[in-house]
Amino acid sequence: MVTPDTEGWPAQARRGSPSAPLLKVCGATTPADIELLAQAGADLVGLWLGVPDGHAELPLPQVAALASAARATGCLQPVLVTFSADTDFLRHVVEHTGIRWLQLHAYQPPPVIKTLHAAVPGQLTIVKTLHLRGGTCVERPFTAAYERAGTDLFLLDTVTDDGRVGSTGQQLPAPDVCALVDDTTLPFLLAGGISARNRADYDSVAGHPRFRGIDVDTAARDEQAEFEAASVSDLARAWRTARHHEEVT
Ligand SMILES: O=C(O)c1ccccc1N[C@@H]1O[C@H](COP(=O)(O)O)[C@@H](O)[C@H]1O
Repeated sequence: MVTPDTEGWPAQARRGSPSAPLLKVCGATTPADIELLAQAGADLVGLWLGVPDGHAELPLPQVAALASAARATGCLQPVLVTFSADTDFLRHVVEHTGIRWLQLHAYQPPPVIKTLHAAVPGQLTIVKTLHLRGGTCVERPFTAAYERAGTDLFLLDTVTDDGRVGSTGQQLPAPDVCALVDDTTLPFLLAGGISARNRADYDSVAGHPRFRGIDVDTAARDEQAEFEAASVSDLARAWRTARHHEEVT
């Protein structure tokens, strides 16, 4: 298992304050997306594989190419975002693409995490999404098992009333976030309708000692659902993420 505070952390975050939160932007599909996100101040970029019918789903060769392009920027770490629980498949993807961050965004059970760490020892940072609906975390009975399995970070995101996960654009109430993370011991990322404008709603979350950053889809895009550099750099500045001080475009 990688300790997220040090190894496996994007270089620019290690160079700055070790507690500087990270900005992850999800769903890149082209080299131009990678370039825009790197220029605009993102730290992590989500690449989708194993998200059936997802609007940013990519074939494996394209994931490998974009992961390589992200690393080549020197400031952007690729994250594989997946609903898959097939550990053989995920190990193959890791080996083929060189991606070291995995975001398990569905309801993959704890043994998936244990198996992946055993398959690629000491190299993976595994992010497990915890889904909240109406103040209740669907995975709450299993958070301790996820920790024992070697999860490196939790990611808190919304599940809608009709069961949709990912890119909901729906905010989580800060008290619900704090209550859940205080029942766990791991560092965490925050998702769910995060924008530059709603940073003020999350003082308690951003001030939490285990807060490690934000994960954004909707608010990083324009009305045509294309990434927008100004929105990404606004996010970096509003949330004072690791590269907010840079002259980002
Ligand atoms: O964006 C999606 O549709 C998606 C699909 C499958 C897995 C993850 C996905 N995105 C995640 O959605 C949240 C942020 O969404 P938003 O800012 O509320 O629109 C984030 O965790 C992304 O990784």
